[in-house]
Amino acid sequence: MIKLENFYYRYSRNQELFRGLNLELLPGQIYGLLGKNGAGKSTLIKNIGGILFPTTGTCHVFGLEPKQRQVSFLKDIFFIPEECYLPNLTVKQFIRVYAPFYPNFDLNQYQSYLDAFGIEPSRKLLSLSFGQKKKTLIGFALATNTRVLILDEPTNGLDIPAKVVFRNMIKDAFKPDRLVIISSHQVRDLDELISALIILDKGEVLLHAAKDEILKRLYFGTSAIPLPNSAVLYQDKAPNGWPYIAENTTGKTSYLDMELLFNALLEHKVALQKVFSATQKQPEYEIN
Ligand SMILES: Nc1ncnc2c1ncn2[C@@H]1O[C@H](COP(=O)(O)OP(=O)(O)OP(=O)(O)O)[C@@H](O)[C@H]1O
Repeated sequence: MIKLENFYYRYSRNQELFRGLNLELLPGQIYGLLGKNGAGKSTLIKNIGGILFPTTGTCHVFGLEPKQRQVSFLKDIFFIPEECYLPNLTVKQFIRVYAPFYPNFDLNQYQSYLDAFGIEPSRKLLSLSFGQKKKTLIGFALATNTRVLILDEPTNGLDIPAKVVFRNMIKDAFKPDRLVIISSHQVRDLDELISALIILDKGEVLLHAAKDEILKRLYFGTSAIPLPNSAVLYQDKAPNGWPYIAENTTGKTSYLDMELLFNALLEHKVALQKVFSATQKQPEYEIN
């Protein structure tokens, strides 16, 4: 559904961010996109969304080039950037102007999202708080029923109850022919939501794997005392003991600690990637 081949991107001549990236994203997945500040997450998703264009190499979405901005591409993708700039319209007027661009837009669905978030359709967009604007756009994005949905830091600014509503909305609206990319630093907000993970560092993909595959390969546990380094791939001190990652040799399923995995990959990239080397190039996916 999304394919980047030999993808290079640079903002200036001496700052090459992506250097020959190859990445294929499949329908039926909710991808969590993680990376430190400046890793290239926004740049990558802006290229997918047709806001930035590859320096060289290609980026295709549904077999189309986002940079061509064809109607068949635009009607089937919705991108919510981290910073949203909204027009001086009421929610109702916004729907009237923008919904016609999306043939599968469902007004009843949007009304139910607005109700769930407690937003009145008569409200002026510019009078809404940052979090309320986000809620209004997230609801609109889901109601467009586009095949590709890209959300950059969607839970930033959402209050605690809204984060729960958000997770449920994404899960309920998701269909096997769709693909969602959520770029976020709020890893706890992605728990129970994502089905695959992409971890970026300096324009390089450190990990691209389905959640099931990660848990098949790795075991996440917590020990009361530090374990010998030979027994674990990574461990760290936490208030409740020593969370660790080990190779999953027993086949038991553990709870994926994305924060721990992220830190482990940044510190012990080679050891972790070795465990995945058989699946890194061709991730195995299970469609729920
Ligand atoms: N418009 C721009 N002009 C020049 N350099 C840029 C521009 N936008 C981003 N960069 C640089 O490109 C690199 C990647 O930025 P990007 O915004 O893609 O990272 P990110 O992973 O989304 O970061 P964050 O988590 O902080 O949002 C950074 O070094 C950043 O300084």
